[in-house]
Amino acid sequence: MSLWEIIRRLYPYVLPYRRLVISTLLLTLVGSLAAQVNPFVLRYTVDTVQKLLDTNQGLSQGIPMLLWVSGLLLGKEIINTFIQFGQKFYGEKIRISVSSTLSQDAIHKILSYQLGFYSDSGNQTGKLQTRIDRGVESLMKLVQNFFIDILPLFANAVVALVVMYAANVYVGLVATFILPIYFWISYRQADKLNGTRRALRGLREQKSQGLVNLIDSAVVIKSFVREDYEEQKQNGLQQQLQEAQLETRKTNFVYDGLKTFVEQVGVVLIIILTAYLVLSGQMTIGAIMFHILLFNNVSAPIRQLHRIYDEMNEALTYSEGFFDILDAQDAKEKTGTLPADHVRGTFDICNVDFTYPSGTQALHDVCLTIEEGKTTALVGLSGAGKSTILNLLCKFYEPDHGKMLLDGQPLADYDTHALRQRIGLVLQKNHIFKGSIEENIRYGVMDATFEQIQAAARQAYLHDQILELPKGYQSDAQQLSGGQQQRIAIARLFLKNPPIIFLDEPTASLDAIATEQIKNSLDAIKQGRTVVIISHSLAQIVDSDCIYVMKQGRMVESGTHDQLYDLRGTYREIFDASARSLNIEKLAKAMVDDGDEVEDTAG
Ligand SMILES: Nc1ncnc2c1ncn2[C@@H]1O[C@H](COP(=O)(O)OP(=O)(O)OP(=O)(O)O)[C@@H](O)[C@H]1O
Repeated sequence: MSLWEIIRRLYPYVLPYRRLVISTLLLTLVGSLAAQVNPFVLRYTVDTVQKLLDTNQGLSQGIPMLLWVSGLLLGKEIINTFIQFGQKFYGEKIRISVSSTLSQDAIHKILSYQLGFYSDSGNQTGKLQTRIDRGVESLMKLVQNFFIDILPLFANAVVALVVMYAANVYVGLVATFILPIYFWISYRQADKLNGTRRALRGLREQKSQGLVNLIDSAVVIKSFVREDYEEQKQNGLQQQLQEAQLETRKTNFVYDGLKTFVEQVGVVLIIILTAYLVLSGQMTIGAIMFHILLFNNVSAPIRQLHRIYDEMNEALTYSEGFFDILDAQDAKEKTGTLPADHVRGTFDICNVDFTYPSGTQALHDVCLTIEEGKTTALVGLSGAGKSTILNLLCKFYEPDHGKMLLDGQPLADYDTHALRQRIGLVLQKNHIFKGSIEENIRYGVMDATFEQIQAAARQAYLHDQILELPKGYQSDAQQLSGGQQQRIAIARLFLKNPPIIFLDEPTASLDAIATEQIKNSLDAIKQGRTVVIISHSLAQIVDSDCIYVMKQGRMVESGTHDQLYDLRGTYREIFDASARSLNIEKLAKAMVDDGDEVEDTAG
């Protein structure tokens, strides 16, 4: 990304603050004029003192001049303090305002993207965070640099150079001669640093993602005693980071040394030239101080140039990743305009193929019908593509090919948000937000009353357990057990009360008693609604109206439990394996024995 491109992208963000920008520019102009006062005053002072000495006049004649000069310098410094305060304050105000708009824009965009965007390898949690943080930070440094450093310093430099030319063309030429050399060295330095910066960026992203992963996988790492292995992995990354950082520093030191040398050559040339002009009577002695101070004003931005360049390059490197996030238009969730307020939930899926952004084709030529008001079950081994079907029905992803209809209309034509308002989704592992139990259940309906929240918790068989907690509904929801968290998700569903329900292993983390309780609650809520259930526990699905069996992304069988059982195909295979894994014969025998005992006692 070029500097021009960055300016073009930042323009709309800075535009609302144009008054502040104009005020800052005006202050900069006044400030750069004020900065030239010192050389003039010093030249005047030196020349006047020289004259007084030449004419043998004493201190009494010099004091009024010194008082006048001191007053002038003091007045100028007071004005300068106000100018600098205004310049820095307005510059900061612009920076802070633009930075919060940029961050907010990134959040807005990310929330509007499809799920595929998050699973992209470049956008995993840690990496995305680094890209946003670093991007905003470096762009803001650029804005800050521009208003607080670049603009005032360069304005000073240009005014000082004009004054130098006005004083003496040759002195002006010496300063002009030094500048391109300095710029060229800075350019070479920036060029050299560009590659290492990109490598640094990649390594930093990997490192922060590595840290996020470490925290997420702490239990697995500890249970397998893999601390050393993980530490070594991080250490390798740290080593590479260290080498890249050292390389950057080395390059900086070499080029900084060169630049200081060139600047000093400039100072020496100015002194020699001015001294020659003074000695040959073309200038007064005050001109030596005058020119050195002016050259100082010209070289001040040059001294800062490497830092400005550094930060500018950082902005160039990191802003690219940041604007890529803002520009991911392809990732934007698509929506139609068809209202979904009255959808009943008849889904017709025909010849659907689907491939995840990672390249895994999860569905091949899939056809199925989900009837409104009925319960449809999806069965199959792990990785068969069951959850993927739910992902498509919720419009989290779009199919590659094939037809997907809802109540006879293309699913794509529906207003996505309105459609999701009509769907309740309970997953195997549900996200629990940081916050209280009440807040987490309220996520189902944001303006629900506390009584409604309690009623939903009761239906999810969670209410009594919540009351036993010291803080009741205000307890930290993330501290709950896996099964309790699952019931929070189910309570959210009860609160939302949608006409279409998708259940993906809804009782996976529940104990047997809770499973039975929840099954009863779900059976009650299922009445008259369209339900799609995925479960490895056949007990959950045997009484479904229709069961679809999937194998390696294909739909292989469909029918009721009895039909599929008699078919002796994949469903029967899964059923028999389930029965064996449950040791159903022994369980049945135990139940029969228990029945005999009961009969004996009764007899
Ligand atoms: N976000 C994703 N990105 C890439 N590939 C994915 C993603 N989610 C699933 N897959 C792949 O798609 C295929 C189908 O996965 P899916 O989750 O639909 O299976 P499933 O039948 O629901 O399995 P399970 O019963 O284990 O939940 C698998 O090969 C899986 O690796």
